[in-house]
Amino acid sequence: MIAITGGGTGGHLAIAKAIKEELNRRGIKPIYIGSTSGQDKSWFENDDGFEASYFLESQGIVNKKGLTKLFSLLNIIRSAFTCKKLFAKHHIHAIFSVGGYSAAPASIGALLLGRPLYIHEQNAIHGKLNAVLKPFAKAFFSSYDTQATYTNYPVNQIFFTLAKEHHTLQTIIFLGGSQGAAFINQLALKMAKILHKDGISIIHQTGIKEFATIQDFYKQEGIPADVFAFSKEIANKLRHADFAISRSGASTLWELCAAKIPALFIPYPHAAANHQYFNAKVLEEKNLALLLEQKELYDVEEVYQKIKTLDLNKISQELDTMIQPNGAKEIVDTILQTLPKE
Ligand SMILES: CC(=O)N[C@H]1[C@@H](OP(=O)(O)OP(=O)(O)OC[C@H]2O[C@@H](n3ccc(=O)[nH]c3=O)[C@H](O)[C@@H]2O)O[C@H](CO)[C@@H](O)[C@@H]1O
Repeated sequence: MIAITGGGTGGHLAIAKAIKEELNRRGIKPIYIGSTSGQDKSWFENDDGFEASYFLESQGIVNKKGLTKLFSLLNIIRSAFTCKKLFAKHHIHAIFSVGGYSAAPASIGALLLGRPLYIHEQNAIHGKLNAVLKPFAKAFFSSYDTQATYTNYPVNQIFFTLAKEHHTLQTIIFLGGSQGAAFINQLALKMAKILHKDGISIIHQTGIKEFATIQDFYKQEGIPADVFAFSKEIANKLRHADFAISRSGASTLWELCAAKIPALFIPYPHAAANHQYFNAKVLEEKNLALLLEQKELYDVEEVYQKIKTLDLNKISQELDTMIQPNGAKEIVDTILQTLPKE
């Protein structure tokens, strides 16, 4: 039996979900251990694909100071002992972690019990917990790190079905990641008139916070645009796009690769260790994406000219080399092949 742990944000949880689904396809129902904080409960509280789901009161310790840090650490250790009991109850013999603070108790519990710990790192720069636990992991999966077990990023199959070559710039999609991004929203509004004048259609994911204001802007300016806060059917939005202007969260980045949609990435500058920048750098170094930091982005017309000079056809063809549609399968194969015999 396997336990999946970790979460906090959609980026981590999407991997947990992909691995759960791959295990389910093989007739295995894992258990899930997450946190009462963050989005873990809303994703997995009533998910039949898990034999059981547990939410512990784990919190991040990285940004805490003094006594609060000490209390959080003690809380994680206490929860790690709770995990030990859960592992015994469910006969767990391996733990798969997607990182984030909610992974801490079960990962430490795995080490306390001497159970193999498998880790998936989504980003080009390791998260704090993943970096600390890497030396103890049975396998550390990454799509960037050459010192790790290479795996294709586990992207939902639907994104591969969108793959086609893009020849001309007809529709741009603005993407802000799971929360939406104020900077990308502002950029979209600045570019809207120029794009509209050039006959380019706009799709714009705003995030919940700014949705109403942005929708009003397009209405008032008389610019037709497909504006939404968050779509559960994002693939159906991407289907119409020839180009994306996007944050470089790991899932979005690899989904765009799978769909062969060329992009300008504008990393979220406050992400831990600026990891979104390094995610996008991997593509930029291969001339497969534009990468601009927020601080470089003041002349909207110049940005638009840069986009127009890209060879979309060539980039979309070459994006094909970046990812194959079997990431979750590769990870589960490795786990099952390296599990100690019961
Ligand atoms: C601010 C921050 O630190 N963000 C991190 C967070 O990203 P975050 O969870 O925001 O972003 P990701 O790009 O990894 O994932 C967003 C997910 O939401 C989906 N989506 C988005 C919009 C929409 O309307 N509908 C929809 O379904 C996307 O298809 C994607 O699957 O975790 C990622 C994985 O560790 C990191 O790479 C990001 O840097």
